[in-house]
Amino acid sequence: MNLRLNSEFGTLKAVLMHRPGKEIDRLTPYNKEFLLFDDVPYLEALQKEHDVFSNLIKESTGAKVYQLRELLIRVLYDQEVLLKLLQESLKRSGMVHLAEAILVRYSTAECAGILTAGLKVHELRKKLPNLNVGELMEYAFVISPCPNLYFQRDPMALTPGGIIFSSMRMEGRQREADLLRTIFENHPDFKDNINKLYPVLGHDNPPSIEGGDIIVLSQKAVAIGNSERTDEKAIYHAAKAMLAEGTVERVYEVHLPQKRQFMHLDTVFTILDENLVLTYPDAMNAVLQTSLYTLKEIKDDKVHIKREVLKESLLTVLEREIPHLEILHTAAGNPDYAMREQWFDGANVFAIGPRRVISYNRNVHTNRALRQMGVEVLEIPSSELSRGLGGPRCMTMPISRSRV
Ligand SMILES: NC(=O)NCCC[C@H](N)C(=O)O
Repeated sequence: MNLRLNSEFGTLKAVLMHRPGKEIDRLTPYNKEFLLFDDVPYLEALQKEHDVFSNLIKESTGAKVYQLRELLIRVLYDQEVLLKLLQESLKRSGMVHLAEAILVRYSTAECAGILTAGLKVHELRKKLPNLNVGELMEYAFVISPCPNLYFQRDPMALTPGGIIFSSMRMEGRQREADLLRTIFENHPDFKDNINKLYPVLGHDNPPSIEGGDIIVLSQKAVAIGNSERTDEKAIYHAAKAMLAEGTVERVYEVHLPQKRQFMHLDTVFTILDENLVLTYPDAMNAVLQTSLYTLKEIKDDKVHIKREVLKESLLTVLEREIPHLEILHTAAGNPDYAMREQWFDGANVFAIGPRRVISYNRNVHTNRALRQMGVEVLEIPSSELSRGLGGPRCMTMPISRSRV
């Protein structure tokens, strides 16, 4: 499998998803903000909605839907891999020394559960009665949970030149990137097909970048949001790696307002066909600063890139990159409905093929506008899924699409 993508809309052939599990039940009214949720979802209902979503993808495209849990268990059979991941996961609580004791007392599948749903002191005590955790309270996490794991878009990204493994900004999500990197670097379906672009070798604590900020405009151009989650330095290094690789020739840095509803570039726009973009009204003009990275030269193995600040809107950039561009506004541009539907990721539909999208059923005005434009819209229930503030694109990590 060639782990590169040259479009956002080529017919889907394989996608990675995560069926939400016990990690969701770790959310409480007191930790939900830290864990980046706007509410406390009802797990069973959330799972049902997610199952509708993954089944719809299978039925409508025939694509292979990989489940993160299965991939994780497969790579954790390697005890060295498991030990390393447990050690990394225990760092935040200062309990790295417990890694081996956990490894020998829990099965591989249980370890996969712990690594996604977290582990509390009192739970571990059942297996280790003499556990000494110093100052940690009984209900504290020894390993923190990953309730945002069903937003598979963010811990990595595939580009025309290779893979970017995220370095996630918010503490509540940082472990997710370790899980994904471990899977892709060790699973037999993927490990020999990786061209890793980021993090750059030698970065211990890489600047933050998240998959939701990375949008493939074409085989030769990629846009990256400079946002609440992705910073300038990370964009510079990712752009340098992509330009050095040679497939991508232009990387655009797009400045976003630092607001929760615009947390990633894919909350602002998505690409549905070679000439059709869905966007929140005005976002295209409101983006005041865009920079363009291009390759200057490669001399004596050193890569030199150029950054130009463009005094143009995102719209102008897209018009240059996408010939005969048509723009469709969420809720057909009605400001009241667009605002409401933006909160529930109206622009964040998942393209499963050219002009074929999966969208939340609650975004009725946007779905109507899409249909009027000739787009096939498949709807999924969204009462619980939307409580984490991410849409269908956010919940999917396409790993193979037909080339366009
Ligand atoms: N690409 C996206 O916009 N992902 C949505 C992530 C939602 C998650 N609760 C977060 O705040 O990170």
